[in-house]
Amino acid sequence: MGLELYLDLLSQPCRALYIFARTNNIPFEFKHVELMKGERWRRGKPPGNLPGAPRGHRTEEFRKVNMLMKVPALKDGSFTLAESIAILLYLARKFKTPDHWYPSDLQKRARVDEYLSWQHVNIRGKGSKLFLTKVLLPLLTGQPLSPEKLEGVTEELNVVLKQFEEKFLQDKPFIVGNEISLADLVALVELMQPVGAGYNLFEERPKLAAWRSRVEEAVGKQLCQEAHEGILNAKNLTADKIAPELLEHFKHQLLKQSS
Ligand SMILES: N[C@@H](CCC(=O)N[C@@H](CS)C(=O)NCC(=O)O)C(=O)O
Repeated sequence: MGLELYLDLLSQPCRALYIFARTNNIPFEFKHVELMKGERWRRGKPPGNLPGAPRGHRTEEFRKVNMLMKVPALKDGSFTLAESIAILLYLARKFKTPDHWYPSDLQKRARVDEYLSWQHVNIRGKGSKLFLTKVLLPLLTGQPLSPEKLEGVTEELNVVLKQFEEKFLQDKPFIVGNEISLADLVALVELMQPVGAGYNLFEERPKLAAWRSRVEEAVGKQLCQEAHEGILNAKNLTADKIAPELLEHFKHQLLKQSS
């Protein structure tokens, strides 16, 4: 059995893996796990029970691949792996991808590690919060989002964007220097999440916009577009597209975040 990647491209870490595998010609089977389907399958009522139709992430079947029931996940023969960063590194090592992705140079590699360690609760945390608040909160409450709430989450994101520019990007073409690394790819997919919610953070940030173009060029603009098509349509999401128990899950998450 070949390499399988369990993905939903609405998810930022899944897009990082997808782009990384495709741009490096890593052969894999795309196993579509549909986040918005939630637990419907576990209750035995999949909408349109077609063979090969994508399944939700809370099924017993997916639990066998990742007991945390989160995407992305990898299966390579009988070996399974969760966590996008671990999976990216596994693929980089197994397929010996070009050195610039995860440089063998001690200090360059440390720069990649530094960004990957920082980004999780900062760029990812604040970008996801804006996305969930702007796209999902109005669906959960049936009320338009209050300008104060939106301003609050946008401000939190703006703080980390400034840190990203000043500490990590500085005046370099890429985070590590002249070549793209895993850090840039992970950063790009996360920054596209707020864009999918309608906050085009690149508009007033020329340095970030130029960096985005370089990253897209390095991996292929068309591939980037394809990977981001779903999230760039997320603004049009309606409550009936999301499993009720997932809406409930998100509600708790959002309430926790704002407390
Ligand atoms: N730290 C994990 C995060 C994985 C994660 O949170 N995945 C989200 C999608 S972006 C998910 O599967 N959420 C489903 C859930 O929490 O029920 C990684 O980097 O892979």
